[in-house]
Amino acid sequence: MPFSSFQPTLEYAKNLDEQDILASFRQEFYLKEDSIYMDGNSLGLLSKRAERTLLEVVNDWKNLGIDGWSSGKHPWFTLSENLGKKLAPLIGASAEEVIVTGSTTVNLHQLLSTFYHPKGTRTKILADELNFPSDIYAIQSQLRTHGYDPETHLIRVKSRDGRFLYTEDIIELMTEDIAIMILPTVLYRSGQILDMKTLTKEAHKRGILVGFDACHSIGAIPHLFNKWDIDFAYWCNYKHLNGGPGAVGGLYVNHKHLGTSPGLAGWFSSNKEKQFDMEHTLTPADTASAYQIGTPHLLSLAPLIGSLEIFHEAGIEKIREKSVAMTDYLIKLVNHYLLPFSFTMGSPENANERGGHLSLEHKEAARICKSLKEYSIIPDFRSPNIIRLAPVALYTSYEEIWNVVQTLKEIMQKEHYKQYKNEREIIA
Ligand SMILES: Cc1ncc(COP(=O)(O)O)c(C=O)c1O
Ligand SMILES: Nc1c(O)cccc1C(=O)C[C@H](N)C(=O)O
Repeated sequence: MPFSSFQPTLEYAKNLDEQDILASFRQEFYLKEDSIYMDGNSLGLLSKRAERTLLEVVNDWKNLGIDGWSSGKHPWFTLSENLGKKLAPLIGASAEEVIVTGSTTVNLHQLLSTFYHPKGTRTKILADELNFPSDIYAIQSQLRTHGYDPETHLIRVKSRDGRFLYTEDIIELMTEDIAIMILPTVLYRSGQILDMKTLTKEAHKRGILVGFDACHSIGAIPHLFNKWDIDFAYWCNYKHLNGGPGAVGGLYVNHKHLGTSPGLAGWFSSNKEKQFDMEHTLTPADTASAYQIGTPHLLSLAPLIGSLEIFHEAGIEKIREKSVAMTDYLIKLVNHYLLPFSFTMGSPENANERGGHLSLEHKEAARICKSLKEYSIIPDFRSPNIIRLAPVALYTSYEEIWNVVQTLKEIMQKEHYKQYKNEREIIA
């Protein structure tokens, strides 16, 4: 990068903003004046383009009624496939391998219903103890459906430090009784990126299928799912992809598995030519389209049309480059200004192992987050001691990052956080 070496000054932050080649995308988003949004890793902000495409779909409904399925600006019948095609480059897949459908958890159920076929002694599922609870609940319920006890059949890789997973610890648990391994691409708390390529290679050597939850990486880092030979993946589109609350999610199935009968079938699993024949024998699509179940939630798909346009224009490589520069910068500011206040960095130091957010640990984290909100800075809190901060490449400025750290310093110096209880809200 053409920047001079780090200085902890506001002037330096402004200088970084001036040199930022993605800076113009900021004006595409609805940002609240006098407020700094650092929670795009949980729910991304609305862009004007996402709003526009949502209104276009509403308009087609208004003007065309049922004909919106086949005509109008974004014909509904093929919208999930079209969005899959637009999303495919973000994960290093081909169009036929991706479909925008369901939600993270529903898609995991679909993929396990499709690919988890316990045979002989190969009956267990390998996951990790840092995984998001919804994935674990889904795996446990799938095991129960197959008549297995999750206590014995869900194997969870332990974390040595409560923050990170170590590749060798995961490989050690890839034993002959494991049928499928389900891991996150990026851990939701620490932001650690797992070594997907090595893990997939090692699992395949041992006859284990590999599925990844890409919720915290999609739209933040580039992926090469196809090249790494990952069997399947699933994610939500409401975080870094800014698809809106409850946005329809996505799934990827490697081309070598296309044609596998969907475990959870419905009429949208159908080959599109045949769907309206209304036969009682399903002819599934020969693409990832087969893993849809029912009618797409059009109004929760529509914002993604506009949102993905922005990703194509900005380019995921450039987004990643800026994201790394911003998390590096935030770490440097934390080290400069906040070390006297007992904060610990809970994210990887090495930028190549770090996703789009940082996890700042403090024993007073819950009330520090409440205090930040009082100062109009939006972080999120993850129990018991994590302040998650996501500088988002498309809409966060370096000056805002500088201001976040100055505010944290003030909150700690003035002990502003002490007026709140150190416990989480209902929605943390
Ligand atoms: C890693 C991960 N998996 C699963 C989920 C749950 O996804 P959903 O509610 O979209 O099914 C989330 C977030 O909510 C998540 O961060
Ligand atoms: N999906 C969420 C929701 O409906 C409400 C509040 C937060 C969320 C989230 O996505 C949380 C997120 N998965 C996390 O990483 O913690």
